[in-house]
Amino acid sequence: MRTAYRVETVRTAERALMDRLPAGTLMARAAAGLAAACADLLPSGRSRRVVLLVGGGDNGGDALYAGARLARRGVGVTAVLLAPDRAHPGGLAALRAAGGRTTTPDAAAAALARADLVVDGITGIGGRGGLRPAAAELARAVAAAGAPVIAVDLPSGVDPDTGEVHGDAVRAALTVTFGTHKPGLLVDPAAEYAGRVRLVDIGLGPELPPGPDLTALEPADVAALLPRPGAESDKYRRGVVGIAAGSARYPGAAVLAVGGALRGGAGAVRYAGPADAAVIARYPEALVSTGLPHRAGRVQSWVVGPGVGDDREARERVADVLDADVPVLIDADGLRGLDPARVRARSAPTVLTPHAGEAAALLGTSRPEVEAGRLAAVRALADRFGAVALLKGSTTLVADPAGGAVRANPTGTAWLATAGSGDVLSGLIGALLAAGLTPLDAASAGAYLHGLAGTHAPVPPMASTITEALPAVWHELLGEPRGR
Ligand SMILES: NC(=O)C1=CN([C@@H]2O[C@H](COP(=O)(O)OP(=O)(O)OC[C@H]3O[C@@H](n4cnc5c(N)ncnc54)[C@H](OP(=O)(O)O)[C@@H]3O)[C@@H](O)[C@H]2O)[C@@H](O)CC1
Ligand SMILES: Nc1ncnc2c1ncn2[C@@H]1O[C@H](COP(=O)(O)OP(=O)(O)O)[C@@H](O)[C@H]1O
Ligand SMILES: [K+]
Repeated sequence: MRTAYRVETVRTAERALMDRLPAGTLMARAAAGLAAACADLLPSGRSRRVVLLVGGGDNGGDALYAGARLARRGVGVTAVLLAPDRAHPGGLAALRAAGGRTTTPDAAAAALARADLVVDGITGIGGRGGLRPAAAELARAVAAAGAPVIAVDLPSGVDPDTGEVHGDAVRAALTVTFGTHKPGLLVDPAAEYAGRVRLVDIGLGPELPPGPDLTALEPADVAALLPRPGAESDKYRRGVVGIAAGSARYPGAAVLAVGGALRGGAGAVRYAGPADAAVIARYPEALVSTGLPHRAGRVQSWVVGPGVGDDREARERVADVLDADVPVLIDADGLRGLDPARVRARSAPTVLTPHAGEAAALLGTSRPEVEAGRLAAVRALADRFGAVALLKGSTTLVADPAGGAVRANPTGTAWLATAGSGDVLSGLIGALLAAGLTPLDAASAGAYLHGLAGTHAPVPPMASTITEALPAVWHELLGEPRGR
């Protein structure tokens, strides 16, 4: 599991560690890791030029010490000092002693134009509230120059704790972060500015508290969560999913959700609704009925909402499912006008899977506001509805109403933004709920599988090819021969 901690926690842990170590040790470790990452990215052979963007804090100090290491190896290093009187004195002395040069922001463009690599040390965890004008101008100059950028600890201009980006920020190919991930590195829009992320161990681990603020599942975590049938399994023990999706107008949503549930490893899928003919034509495995969901037979979870429409009949189906004493996933049309009190009053857990527009409607805010502040939005949803909230989009986030770390989904591609893709996800999570995973695990493992299937499906994927890619994803994660 990848873990991320907020700035306040990182600062406390760093202080505790620094108290036990000689002065400058942590920065030396950080700079060594940073210099190694720079060396990996620099072309070999010919004369190489690196430009350091240096702010007035320790983030700039890291850049200067790393620059000194590179200069000692024969790299041409120029430091652009944003605040010359406050640049880290030790770092500056080290750079100069190693033969590095310094310059001012007004001369930055010329240096950047010839750079093979730019090191962004403007701000790290001390940066707040969007870059100030001089720093923002430098960020724009870097973008215009086009050289690859390595961000020190964080791309300057992004909010470390929330992943929000206000105004200009530096766009990096790689971020070298120290001690632990910061939430902003794993949550869009900031995650997009960070590029790839490399974690440098500076010995902080033992000082960090057990409860991170954000986590991201890794393949082994997902493999451990995925249900596997055993000798004593039968279709009922593996979990039966009920799907109340689709309508005469939108039969496709039913087909896609049922497909997601079948490829989510359900023992059986019961479909209840008016799209029975379409479902059975595509999936003869499904058990179909046309009455209200509670008449469909026993299930261990329900998925309700995709393509049900918003007429009286649709509202009846949603209300019927909300009465069920099993975990329920509510998506799409099922989320329209959803009453938090009704969800809170349910006897079994609920999972909500809105995209940003649906989340905005549920929270009484706007879509851009949700997209700009995804972490706050997903926490607010979980809190308000007393439900596990999965916010879809560029970074899918999952929050538990009990609090604890939010999970950021590390898989996926923007190609997943295709009609019906969310219906597949809802069926998939429904199957994992029916198998007995906790709602938080079912939602985050489902998002992980779905994202990976999106990257495995032939380009451009469509919703049904995401479903078809799921077996290869299971196979890859479980590492077992097919069918075993
Ligand atoms: N502690 C440790 O053990 C270790 C820490 N390490 C490193 O230290 C970093 C933290 O250093 P830090 O605390 O000095 O803050 P930092 O990120 O350099 O930012 C402060 C500077 O930015 C400026 N500034 C702020 N906001 C701004 C804005 N919006 N727009 C423009 N400028 C802005 C601010 O200006 P001021 O507000 O003072 O005028 C000040 O000059 C951390 O990320 C890691 O890289 C590693 O060496 C490992 C060990
Ligand atoms: N920019 C993006 N990057 C990665 N994944 C995305 C992006 N936009 C949407 N997705 C994913 O695509 C799926 C779309 O689901 P949804 O919005 O419910 O579509 P639909 O209702 O048409 O099925 C979700 O899994 C979502 O996380
Ligand atoms: K930085």
